[in-house]
Amino acid sequence: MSTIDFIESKIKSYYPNHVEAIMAGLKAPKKVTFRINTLKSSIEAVLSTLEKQGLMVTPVDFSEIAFILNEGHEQDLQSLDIYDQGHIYLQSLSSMLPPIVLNPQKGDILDMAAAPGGKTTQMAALTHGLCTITACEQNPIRAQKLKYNLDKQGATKVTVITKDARQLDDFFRFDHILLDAPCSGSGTLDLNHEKHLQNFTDHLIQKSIQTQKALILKAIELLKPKQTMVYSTCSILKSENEDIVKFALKTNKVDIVPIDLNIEGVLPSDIPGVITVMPSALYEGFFIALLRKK
Ligand SMILES: C[S@@+](CC[C@H](N)C(=O)[O-])C[C@H]1O[C@@H](n2cnc3c(N)ncnc32)[C@H](O)[C@@H]1O
Repeated sequence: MSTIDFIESKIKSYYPNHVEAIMAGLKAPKKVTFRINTLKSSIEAVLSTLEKQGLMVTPVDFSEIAFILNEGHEQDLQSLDIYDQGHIYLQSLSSMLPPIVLNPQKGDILDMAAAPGGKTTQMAALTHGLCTITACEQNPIRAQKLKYNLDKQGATKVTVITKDARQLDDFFRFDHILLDAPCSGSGTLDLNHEKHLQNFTDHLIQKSIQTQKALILKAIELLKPKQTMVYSTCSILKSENEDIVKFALKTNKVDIVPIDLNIEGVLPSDIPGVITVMPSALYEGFFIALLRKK
């Protein structure tokens, strides 16, 4: 079976009525999207710079700092001084959703699987430095990239821990936890480049599931009672999404909090209140669940 056939069979098993739409979404060339970093600049200043460069953008409903580049490529933004200075951060729209759903206001945040730091820096900007953030990353090379991005984006109140989050000390307690879990990446596959798909195997999916289960149990332990955590993946496979949330609910230590966010193009779910974003030209396939500890 070719990798594309394997992907299609997986999608068919979970979304028999959406196979064509999902496959088309995974093939669609992605729009360039970015976030304005309010730790370093302002919306007005960045929009004015872009306009002077002839780069037209469209705002996004769910966040005033998120924009779509109307025409052009990532390099058009990467070649600008405001990119080098960390005033903008290239980020997929789907990837901006978990911090928005978590909506931390004050206290201590744990970002359990943090590199390269798109969501860590977003949370630093969203909280205007009012929260302390602990960013954990297992892979030392990716942890370096995380530190580089934190520095570039001016996210100063972040402590990086280079460690397997499963080994975090149970003594810690956090007010907000983001578990943006390692996953198969099934929502971000580019079906136009078959040779880049070779890593997408059943072995990867099974390995991801084992890690996701261990990480979500750890997150539940580290979360303070009555506080919330987000579980997210860039996968659209229910075995890495709903099944992991059901596994967490079975501990009887957390409840689902329905997500109040209007996103066009979502896939049906058997858990009310979670969101599975359908892959498209604008969005990567993504899963988000909000949980509250009892
Ligand atoms: C989906 S990526 C995170 C993306 C990141 N949240 C962002 O927005 O930029 C998952 C990350 O988890 C890391 N990871 C995998 N297993 C881990 C573990 N057991 N503990 C901590 N980090 C882990 C991977 O190296 C990878 O960098």
